[in-house]
Amino acid sequence: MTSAMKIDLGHIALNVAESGPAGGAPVVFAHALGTNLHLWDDVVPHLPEGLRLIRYDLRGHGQSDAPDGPYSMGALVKDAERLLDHLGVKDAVFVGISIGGLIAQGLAVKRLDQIRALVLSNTAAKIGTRSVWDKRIAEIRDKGLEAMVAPTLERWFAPKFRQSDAARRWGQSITDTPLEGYLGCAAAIAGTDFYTPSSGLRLSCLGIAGGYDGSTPPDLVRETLGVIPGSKFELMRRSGHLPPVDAPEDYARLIGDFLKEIGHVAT
Ligand SMILES: O=C(O)CC1=CCC(=O)O1
Repeated sequence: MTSAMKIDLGHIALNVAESGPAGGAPVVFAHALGTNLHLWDDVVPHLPEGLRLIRYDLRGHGQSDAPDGPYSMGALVKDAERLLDHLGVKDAVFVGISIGGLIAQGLAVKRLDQIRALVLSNTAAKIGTRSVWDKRIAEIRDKGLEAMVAPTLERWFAPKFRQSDAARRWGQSITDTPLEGYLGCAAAIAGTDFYTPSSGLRLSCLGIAGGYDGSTPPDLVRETLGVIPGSKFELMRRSGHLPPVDAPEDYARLIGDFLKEIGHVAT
């Protein structure tokens, strides 16, 4: 059973969905830009039983508050930190995809007591360049989020999957995202380079990349995992930027195997 509620953290209220036993080993999920916590809906049923699964909408996304931007990565990391403190979570495995993976790295650097291991999915220590993001922000201010749908679906999904209902639904999630939330998070990504802090991380880490990912291609994900000693890397050859959507069972299996390997869940 899943319970969903908006949690007031004082500085912001975030929408959170929890499933699994309250006493289970915690796994926290942070989604990608222009999506929401439902990104994980088809993954959750395929994960091992007994885990406490916590999904949340990033600030400016889904049902969470969308304060005026621009946001900083520090603010997004603080949101996650306060949320885990509020929920009494320590030693979690944090699964972050894309911007969620940046938040995962920032939180592990800041609060290693909260994080036991990371799954860095379709992400990097630095995603794009400031000029690329500034250009995207200017285009959205000019033409609206609608203008982002077609180019984003090309980066997100392999050509065949782009024709699916799921791809259309996730295209809709871009325009459903509050404008200030999307732009605020885009500004946070533009200002983030975690290569130096992430190279100091010493924890179990699984990297996942998609062969058709046009946003964070496999070599970029591999490069980031390369700065974290001992990390593992898995390539999902037929997936794009959002394997929780285009291959949820395979994606859940990779995460489940990793959780077993590190002893976060019984084998
Ligand atoms: O919109 C994209 O290109 C994909 C993306 C980059 C960061 C993120 O969270 O999504």
